Amino acid sequence: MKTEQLDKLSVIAAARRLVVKVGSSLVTDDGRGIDHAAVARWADQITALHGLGKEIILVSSGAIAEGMKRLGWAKRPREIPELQAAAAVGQMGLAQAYEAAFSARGRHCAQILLTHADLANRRRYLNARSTLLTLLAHGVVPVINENDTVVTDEIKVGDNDTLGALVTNLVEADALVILTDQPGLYSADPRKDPAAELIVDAQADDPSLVAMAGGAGSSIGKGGMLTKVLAARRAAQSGAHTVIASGREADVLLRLAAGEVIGSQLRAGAGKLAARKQWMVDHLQIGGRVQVDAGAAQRLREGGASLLPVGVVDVVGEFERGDVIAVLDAQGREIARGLTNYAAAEARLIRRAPTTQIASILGFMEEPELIHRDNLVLTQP
Ligand SMILES: Nc1ncnc2c1ncn2[C@@H]1O[C@H](COP(=O)(O)OP(=O)(O)O)[C@@H](O)[C@H]1O
Ligand SMILES: N[C@@H](CCC(=O)OP(=O)(O)O)C(=O)O
Repeated sequence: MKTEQLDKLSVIAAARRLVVKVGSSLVTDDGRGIDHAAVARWADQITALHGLGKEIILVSSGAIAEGMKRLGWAKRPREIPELQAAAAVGQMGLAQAYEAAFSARGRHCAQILLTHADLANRRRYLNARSTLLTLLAHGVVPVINENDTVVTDEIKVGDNDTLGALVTNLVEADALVILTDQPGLYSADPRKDPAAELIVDAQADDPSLVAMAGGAGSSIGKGGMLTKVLAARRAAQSGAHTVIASGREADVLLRLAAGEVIGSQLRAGAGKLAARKQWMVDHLQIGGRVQVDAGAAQRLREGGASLLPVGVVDVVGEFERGDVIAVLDAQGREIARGLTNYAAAEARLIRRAPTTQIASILGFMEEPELIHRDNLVLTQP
């Protein structure tokens, strides 16, 4: 990890498809109301990037902060319906601001409000992907936010840094740019530690980054730096680099695209998960779990093995054939995920059974494996 300035090109220079996430404090001028000048600057830059052949998806926060401003609420409410009401009011403001800014530059933008449930279901996921790719193909700028007004705990992503990473993986973007109110990731929260140093360049999966990142420094932002670091790690799994930089830096997107190193760049490694395995890893909430014995856990960790019913000691929760379920080791830690060939009720009947007995226990056999290796991804090797 380096904290000194690099002379190399920014990881954004070579990126053709970018997801740009803008935080609430930037969008709403620290809660004072939509910062139309900032929106205009981003629209200018995105229009110029289009001219360079780049595709941009915007993930914009700010609905709740703007809704609170419009409703005259000085303090962030605790009650969920109040927050959802504020989001509904504020989202109108965001849509209006982006529409006005892009149409003034001869560009179309499109509003997309997503929940985790839209991405967890394979058909809806592929549908969201096709819609986004179609919009990009038509030169439209998708503007995404979480559908805060309808989300419940079970279906929410929770913060837009994570949503930005999920969208990055969904459209296989080359890079995720997270614009925030700080110049980047520091070795500690700079609001609390004046000696904190800017991290200029690091591997996204470097475990020491998580310890540096704190929560939101203001009541306006949601996730703080931790969700940004975790988003970078998530985006890196599909091969995308992340830059965390100040959205108040002049021409930040254009300068990054020109190769200037600004803020913190968190690099993806060489490895890249296949798209379907990435989709499984990006499930934030998993209904079903199976616990396996030590032998099965070891075979899975070595890689290339399927999970057979004989290795399963316990089945937790309800799931259907084709659902994504988690595989836990004897200590209860998740080691893998995969698409199950059997529903929970069937898995309970055949757990511990050798393959040769599946048909006699159930009266049929879908497949000899509970999870075939092609449908299995290690989440903790
Ligand atoms: N290590 C860190 N480096 C930089 N900022 C940090 C760090 N840890 C915590 N923060 C806080 O994270 C805040 C940015 O997160 P947040 O308020 O959620 O912004 P946004 O609305 O842009 O998502 C900063 O204002 C800062 O106080
Ligand atoms: N979806 C919410 C934003 C949630 C969020 O993650 O906020 P932020 O930390 O400012 O990016 C809204 O529009 O208010």
